[in-house]
Amino acid sequence: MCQSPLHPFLLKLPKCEHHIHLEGALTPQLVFHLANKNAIPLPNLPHYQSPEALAARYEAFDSLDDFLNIHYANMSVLITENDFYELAWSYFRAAYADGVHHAEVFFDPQSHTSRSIPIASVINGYKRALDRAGSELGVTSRLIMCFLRHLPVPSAHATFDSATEFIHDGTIHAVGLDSSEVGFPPELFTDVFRKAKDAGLQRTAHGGEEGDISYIKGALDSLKVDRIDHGIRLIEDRELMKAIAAKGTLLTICPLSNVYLRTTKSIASLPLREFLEAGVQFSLHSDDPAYFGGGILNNYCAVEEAFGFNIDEWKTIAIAGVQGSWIDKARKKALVAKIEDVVCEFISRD
Ligand SMILES: Nc1ncnc2[nH]cnc12
Ligand SMILES: [Zn+2]
Repeated sequence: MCQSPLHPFLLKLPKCEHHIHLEGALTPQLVFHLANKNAIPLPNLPHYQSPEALAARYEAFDSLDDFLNIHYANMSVLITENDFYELAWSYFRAAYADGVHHAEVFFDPQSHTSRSIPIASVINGYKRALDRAGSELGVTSRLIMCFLRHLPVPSAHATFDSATEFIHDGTIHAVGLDSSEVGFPPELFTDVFRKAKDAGLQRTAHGGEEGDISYIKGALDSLKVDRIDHGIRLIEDRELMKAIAAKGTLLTICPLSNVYLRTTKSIASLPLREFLEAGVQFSLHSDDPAYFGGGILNNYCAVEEAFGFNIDEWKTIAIAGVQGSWIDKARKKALVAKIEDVVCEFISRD
């Protein structure tokens, strides 16, 4: 729990999650449990001697790729449909406890199909958890299928084609683009994103995390994305910042992830005040909660401790998250009303 007097408010504030990789919710404990259950040997390295040693290794990430190497190695323990279900359900329970009302969650099919896991096992397992989150917790959700940018482009096309059934029945709502950024420009994926647009899917892409401003521009111009995941390097181009503010494109920022992966020196160095003042819409997220110091609430608290935002500023951030969500007008209206209720309740206490 953070020390801020706003902690109870931040906990209650209704949140929309837009940037969480379900595979990034795989905790060290679950890695060891599933490795044991599925008889998967873990790498013979010092940090795989225990869950505690693995967690300690996460404190020493020095780049996005350093993290991704371990992230992909850990995923090798996910085998059955039920493994994917358990993983996603554990995320939804934690998100609900953090005050999440709506979650748009990423998954990386290629990390599994490349190990001969059928895509249907992955998607059906995740879908069961999404359905349960809706019926038991009242948390609405969307599933976003990401392409791994470090793999050859034809693999992205094959993945898209293999998911046709789940695109047509509405299980997959959107596509995204993740993994190593620098050296894998968004323009490579123009055709597969065009196919996604033609199939009626929403689009987002990681950009401006480690990569420079060209990765944000390319995602907007070539991939026709509605959102940018991370986008913190937008601060380097004031003209583009103005254009993005005018268009209302949402940045899904992950403060603790940026510190863990050394894409920022500290939370206080993130350009959040500049974005707020320029009218750039952004929301705050966990990225990979099992790796980067916890879930969405920890990110809200870390930002509050660094910036001391007031209640009005938090209301602006929470409402930006609702407006940038891929939900209908009625759901948006209901979520904004919930935010206003919590704000009123907290203000009238003083
Ligand atoms: N922060 C991140 N950037 C790119 N790809 C990712 N996959 C999981 N986390 C990621
Ligand atoms: Zn991410």
